[in-house]
Amino acid sequence: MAILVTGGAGYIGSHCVASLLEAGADVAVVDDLSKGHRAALKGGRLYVGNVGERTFLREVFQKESIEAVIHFAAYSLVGESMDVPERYFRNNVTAGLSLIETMIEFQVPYLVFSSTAATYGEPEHIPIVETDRQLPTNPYGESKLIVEHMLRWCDQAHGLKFCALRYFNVAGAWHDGSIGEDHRPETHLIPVILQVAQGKRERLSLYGADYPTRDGTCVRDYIHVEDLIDAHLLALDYLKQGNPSAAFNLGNGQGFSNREIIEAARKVTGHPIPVTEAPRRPGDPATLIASSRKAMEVLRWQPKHTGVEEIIASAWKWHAAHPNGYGED
Ligand SMILES: NC(=O)c1ccc[n+]([C@@H]2O[C@H](COP(=O)([O-])OP(=O)(O)OC[C@H]3O[C@@H](n4cnc5c(N)ncnc54)[C@H](O)[C@@H]3O)[C@@H](O)[C@H]2O)c1
Ligand SMILES: O=c1ccn([C@@H]2O[C@H](COP(=O)(O)OP(=O)(O)O[C@H]3O[C@H](CO)[C@@H](O)[C@H](O)[C@H]3O)[C@@H](O)[C@H]2O)c(=O)[nH]1
Repeated sequence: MAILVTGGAGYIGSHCVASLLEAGADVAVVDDLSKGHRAALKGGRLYVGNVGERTFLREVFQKESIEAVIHFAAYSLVGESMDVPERYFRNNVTAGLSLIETMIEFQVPYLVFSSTAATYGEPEHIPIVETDRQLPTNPYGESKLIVEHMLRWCDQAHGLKFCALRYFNVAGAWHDGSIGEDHRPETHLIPVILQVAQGKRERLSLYGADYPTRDGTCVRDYIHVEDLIDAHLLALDYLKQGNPSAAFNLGNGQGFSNREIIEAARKVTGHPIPVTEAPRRPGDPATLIASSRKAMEVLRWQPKHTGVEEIIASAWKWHAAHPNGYGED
């Protein structure tokens, strides 16, 4: 039986494929390569196509004997989602529904879903717990929340069991530096800073210095991609053991301001990282910090790379070894 990884050629998905292969799993991947890279795949059978196309997806489910799906395929840029929300509803909600329908049709019982801290919007309190109000401040978060809701109803009607894993800010790379983050264009804070350190950008635009935080810049909770993936494997086991559907936050429980991340990156890279203060980026909440206690207690998840300098150093190892990312592909 195979595990199907959608979006497996992307940043987080490729780390999941690598971990599953290391664990001895049989892996099939669906990715339309709109954002991903063939070279990011350490193995598995790749089907190039769009999760939103039912005919294509049915063919994959007919060829493969799939026991569970880990669904990463989505668009995930907060800023872009504010400008073109329809793109997010099409690719995240409609394509998500196509996957859910296909799973129901082929009676595949387990789904691990990439959800996000962005489903909470401006938090009611810090740290955020899973039962807190979910009121997204951007269409990206809304699109993920809609999928969570669809899953809840489809569980009730069809017994489709799922874990919605609400990631906070994911960073870092595979331990040997062989795979890592290569988004085009890159918009995430840590890789953008590292591109400045590499000399690929002159300076960092710091979006907003007037937030109600300790130094005026947004505060985020960074989680290492390998720790994040550990939680996916544990979530799969949890579902296979017959447990009920559930949502879990995945973060380190510690907030770092954008300025603190820049300072940490200066230390790690030895580069001055010039910064220009720029207006706020629409849709950004001021502070997002997770309580991941539930994942620790229920899934017995324990993050191993909790230091922010360690996380940045891990990303830097990949960037320094791959100045052009995955190159042309
Ligand atoms: N990076 C983060 O900090 C973060 C935080 C919270 C949640 N997430 C979620 O994690 C998941 C993975 O994020 P990532 O950073 O690896 O993104 P990514 O863009 O690197 O990977 C997504 C992959 O999915 C593929 N894809 C997109 N739409 C598709 C479709 N309709 N059909 C087939 N393939 C499709 C892309 O080609 C890409 O390879 C996303 O669902 C994202 O919303 C990411
Ligand atoms: O060039 C840049 C890039 C980012 N930022 C700021 O850095 C912070 C972090 O931004 P980014 O790295 O883009 O992450 P988020 O917007 O926090 O979103 C990430 O983290 C969310 C969960 O917290 C996920 O839902 C998203 O998928 C994922 O992209 C924000 O304040 C940005 O405004 C800058 O100031 N300059």
